[in-house]
Amino acid sequence: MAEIHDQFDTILILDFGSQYSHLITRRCRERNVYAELMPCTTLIKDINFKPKGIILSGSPYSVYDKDAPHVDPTVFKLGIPILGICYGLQEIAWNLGGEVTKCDHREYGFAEIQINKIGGGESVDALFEGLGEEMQVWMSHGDQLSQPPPDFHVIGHTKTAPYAALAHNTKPLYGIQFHPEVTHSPRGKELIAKFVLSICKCRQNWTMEEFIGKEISRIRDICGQRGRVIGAVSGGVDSTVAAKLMHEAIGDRFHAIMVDNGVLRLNEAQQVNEMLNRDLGVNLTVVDASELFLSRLEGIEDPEQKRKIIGNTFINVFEEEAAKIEAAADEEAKAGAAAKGRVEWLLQGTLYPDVIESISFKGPSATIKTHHNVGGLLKDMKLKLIEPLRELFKDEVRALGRLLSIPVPLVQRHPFPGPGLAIRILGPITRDQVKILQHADSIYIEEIRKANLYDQISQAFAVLLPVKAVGVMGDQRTYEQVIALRAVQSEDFMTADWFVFPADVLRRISSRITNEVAGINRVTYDISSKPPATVEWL
Ligand SMILES: Nc1ncnc2c1ncn2[C@@H]1O[C@H](COP(=O)(O)OP(=O)(O)OP(=O)(O)O)[C@@H](O)[C@H]1O
Ligand SMILES: O=c1[nH]c(=O)c2[nH+]cn([C@@H]3O[C@H](COP(=O)(O)O)[C@@H](O)[C@H]3O)c2[nH]1
Ligand SMILES: NC(=O)CC[C@H](N)C(=O)O
Ligand SMILES: [Mg+2]
Repeated sequence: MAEIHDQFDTILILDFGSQYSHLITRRCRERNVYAELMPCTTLIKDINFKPKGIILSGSPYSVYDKDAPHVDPTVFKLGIPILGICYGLQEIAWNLGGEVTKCDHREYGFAEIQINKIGGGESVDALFEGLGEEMQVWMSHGDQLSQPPPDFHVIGHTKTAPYAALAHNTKPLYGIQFHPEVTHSPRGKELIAKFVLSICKCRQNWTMEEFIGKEISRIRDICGQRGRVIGAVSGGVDSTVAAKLMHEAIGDRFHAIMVDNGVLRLNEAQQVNEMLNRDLGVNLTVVDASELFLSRLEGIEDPEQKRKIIGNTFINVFEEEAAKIEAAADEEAKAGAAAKGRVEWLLQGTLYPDVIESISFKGPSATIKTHHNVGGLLKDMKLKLIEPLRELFKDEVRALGRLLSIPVPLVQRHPFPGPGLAIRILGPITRDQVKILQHADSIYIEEIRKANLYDQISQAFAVLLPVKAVGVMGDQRTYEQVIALRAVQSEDFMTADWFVFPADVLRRISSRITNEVAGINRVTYDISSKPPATVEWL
């Protein structure tokens, strides 16, 4: 089965556990070159495609540590261009006979790199061509080269790092001490482009236009002439784009299922149903399982328990639906209709960040919270997985959505977590509490849209607190619950900052919520960034 790296020129990024490894991938893709991340311990013989170039990432380790990770040394014999970044540079030196030592002072933050002229002439190395004589860059290291490996020459230096950038005399091997992948290195993007385009000579064909056609034929190959697919669809961007792609590929052999778990936003099930069936022509069934979910959630306050109950109940509902689809097809066949293919596949909207997390060289990070659709899903499931968005970042998924003619408001939707309002009601969940939150949340989002702020915010929602506060309304004492408002800006939701609202918008929202939502007499605004907080409250 053809994979993406067989179809597009690919840059392989070997991850040594840096916080920024995924950013290197993004910088390549932004230049329309496909890039894929693999753990640094991957053996070259196990890589079943030929990358056009390799980038070695940074790392929290020091190359001379006893347990430091090292690259398969055959990588240097492949004859393809290699760029080492920070630890990557140190790793090249460590492998090829240079020396790395601890510096006197850790260097963290901005630095000026001077670009060296080559061979006494006016020209600079191809890696720095057109980038000027000096460049502001961002550093984060405690080690540096004290001796470059033989047959390398210096192509850039800083006040404190005489070997801040190196190139091999005859082979396409490069190393830089700074981090071009972070936005604090303003011309870093151009440098990565130089490596990927001028040195590796990659074609710039990684576009969603190219991807669509190739992916649709790949899905058709996988599913064969008759295979059928079911998919959980939430009305969120990822599952909608995946569903539309599936529909383009195999039409009615794809069955989308949305579960009303009783903790959706106001009118969500109905809106998603209309959008998918009417606007996108996708065959969607809404299953009302709100009773089942709410009864299982009764009296539960612990966040992890809420998440687990919801995750498991999703699977139960889902398996039941798959069985129903099969039974219906069997009935039709008995009545003389042409036999239908089996439901062999389960569509998942997995994105690249989920994959990166699971292949990260550092191994799985500490569990902060269990996202409902990760883990557990497949233990004794007969369905095989199909994940068309597995290699894509969220912005790529959005671009794909636009190309598939998914309406813009849907493509730009803020993410909404599968456990829904259950993780935004901080106390026990009851139908009444759900109603209060749905109402407050819909006012909040409506006012954000009216103020034309929706697209400036990455995610906004209301949270219902289990505490009561005293207020006064029409000369009467009130003793009611509190709503907290959350709005964040974020690139990838790994980190986030709170959104600065114009005061009049907040005033309007607060006034409407306290006036219109029975049971609420107070509204607060959450001014915590992630970290130390998270986006959701539970
Ligand atoms: N109410 C639901 N009914 C059916 N499937 C759901 C529901 N909620 C979540 N899912 C499934 O869980 C997956 C993960 O949810 P997640 O919120 O991460 O993605 P999304 O809803 O597709 O997109 P977004 O992140 O933009 O909300 C979805 O892609 C979908 O397959
Ligand atoms: O589908 C989901 N299932 C979940 O269980 C879940 N938990 C958090 N989120 C979303 O993930 C992003 C980061 O949220 P946190 O900072 O709270 O982890 C935010 O966009 C959250 O809305 C979830 N999405
Ligand atoms: N950012 C990095 O790759 C750091 C590499 C190594 N740990 C150092 O301190 O120099
Ligand atoms: Mg969602």
